[in-house]
Amino acid sequence: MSLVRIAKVSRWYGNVVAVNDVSMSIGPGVTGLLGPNGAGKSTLITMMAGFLPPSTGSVTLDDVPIWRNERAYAQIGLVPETEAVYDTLSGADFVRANAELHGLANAGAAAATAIATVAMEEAAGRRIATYSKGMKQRIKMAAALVHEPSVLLLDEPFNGMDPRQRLHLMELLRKMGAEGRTVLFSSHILEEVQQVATHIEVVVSGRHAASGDYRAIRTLMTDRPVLYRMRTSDDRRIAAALIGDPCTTGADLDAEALHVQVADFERFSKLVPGLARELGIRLHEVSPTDESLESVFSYLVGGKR
Ligand SMILES: Nc1ncnc2c1ncn2[C@@H]1O[C@H](COP(=O)(O)OP(=O)(O)OP(=O)(O)O)[C@@H](O)[C@H]1O
Repeated sequence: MSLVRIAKVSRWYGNVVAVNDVSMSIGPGVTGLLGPNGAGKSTLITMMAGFLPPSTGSVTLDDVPIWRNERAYAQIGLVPETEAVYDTLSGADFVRANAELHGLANAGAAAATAIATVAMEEAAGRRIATYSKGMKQRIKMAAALVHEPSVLLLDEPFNGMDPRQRLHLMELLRKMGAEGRTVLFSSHILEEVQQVATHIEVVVSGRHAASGDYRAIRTLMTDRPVLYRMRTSDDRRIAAALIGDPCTTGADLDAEALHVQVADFERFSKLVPGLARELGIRLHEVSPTDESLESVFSYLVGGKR
């Protein structure tokens, strides 16, 4: 069993604190590392892959520090976010080169197996420059799998993929997890993580914000007041009616719109159409204003403080 443990880890680049006192353990199965852009996901993954030492704290594989530990490297595969693969090589040559870098005795056979795992046999002879984004992602995955690592780390693997490629990769990750590998992938989209990860770790602004399964995270994200922006034919009257209902906790009216603080979304969504009809008010716009990922994530962090 491969357990990656991050204990009280901080990592800074000059004055920038990218990871701030994070602790988490990643075991077998598929874990999603969720967080908005700049949250520190890549930095965490790079440290787990042994390409970057923590500034403080420890990053270990089965209790042995990963940094500069060849035995750990032999057990870890990384699929980086960058698209910078050697375009002029064929997929097969690229994967084989990785097998050779790992010092595998039978690099050719290992490369063929890895290429078959990601179903890239047909295109393997072609130059990588001719591949689609999804194919590039798959060949990077084959390169990461060539030494049969027990830990597979993927940085934003679904970025830029079309739905079919996405499903294919999800299937592959599930399979890897079911085989008992420790699989961790990063993403900034909760729904994407939910479809494939059984466990989720959330990071925001370099800090560990939450951890659990999809339902636990979703509940944390939805059990919070949401600010709605409304434009209607009579903002003042509908504001007065809404404020009298327990599903709202406040309302602000400015020259442009009505901003309603909603505590109970379900009740609010049922209430508004009926109220508008009853009062003869036309609804031009009803939309959440703070549904952006960053604000949802900030809420999670705020809630933890
Ligand atoms: N080499 C570096 N030098 C300076 N700052 C860096 C460096 N790498 C990352 N950072 C900063 O550290 C913070 C975390 O970055 P990181 O790339 O780990 O986040 P992320 O969650 O992976 O985001 P993204 O999804 O955008 O890649 C950011 O503020 C980023 O600007």
